[in-house]
Amino acid sequence: MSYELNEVLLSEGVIKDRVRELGRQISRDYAGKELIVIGVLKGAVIFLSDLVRCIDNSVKVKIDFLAVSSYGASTKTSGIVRIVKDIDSDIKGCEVLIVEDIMDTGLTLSYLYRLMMERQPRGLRICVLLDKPDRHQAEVNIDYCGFTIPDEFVVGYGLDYAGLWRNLPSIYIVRPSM
Ligand SMILES: O=P(O)(O)OC[C@H]1O[C@H](OP(=O)(O)OP(=O)(O)O)[C@H](O)[C@@H]1O
Ligand code: HPA
Repeated sequence: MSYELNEVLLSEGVIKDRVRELGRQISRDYAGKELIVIGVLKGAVIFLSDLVRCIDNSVKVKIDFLAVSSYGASTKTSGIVRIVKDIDSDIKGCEVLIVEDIMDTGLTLSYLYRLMMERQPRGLRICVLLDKPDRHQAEVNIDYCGFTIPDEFVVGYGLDYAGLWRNLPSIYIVRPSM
């Protein structure tokens, strides 16, 4: 089955405003502290790079990345979350913020939350750009959420279908082509 781009769900401007608000909120919450921001590759890379530039220098920010994969070239999760690359930092005793592009079934974030908690950070929070509550299969507490979205497969602003469309500055719905 092939998929095609449909309507814009979130425009570039709407995303920019919301990311700025999230950055302000995170700056207030972590003022005076050091914070390790962990981006989940590849989907979160664009969101993370905009978000960290909206966190002011009252917070001492460090950035690390891990990579997971569960969707491959499909719009359905395989249900198996695979760590492709782990973080380089030792997070024991540190304030940590996981930054993700989307919580869909929640399988990725619930797995990552448990994995990171085993490493005994001082605090662990989660920031997602998009949340699709209708699709949750696993629950995990989201501390910072950009937008709640309907049950549609979306691409753009880092999100892909089969590796494509991550570069689009807005977020679009994709559907099977007729
Ligand atoms: O809540 P879930 O159903 O687990 O889905 C969310 C995850 O799926 C996507 O990752 P993907 O495996 O496609 O890798 P990618 O980030 O490299 O696109 C997305 O970036 C999230 O990490
Ligand atoms: O809607 C989505 N778009 C892109 N990647 C995803 N991974 C989970 N859900 C999605």
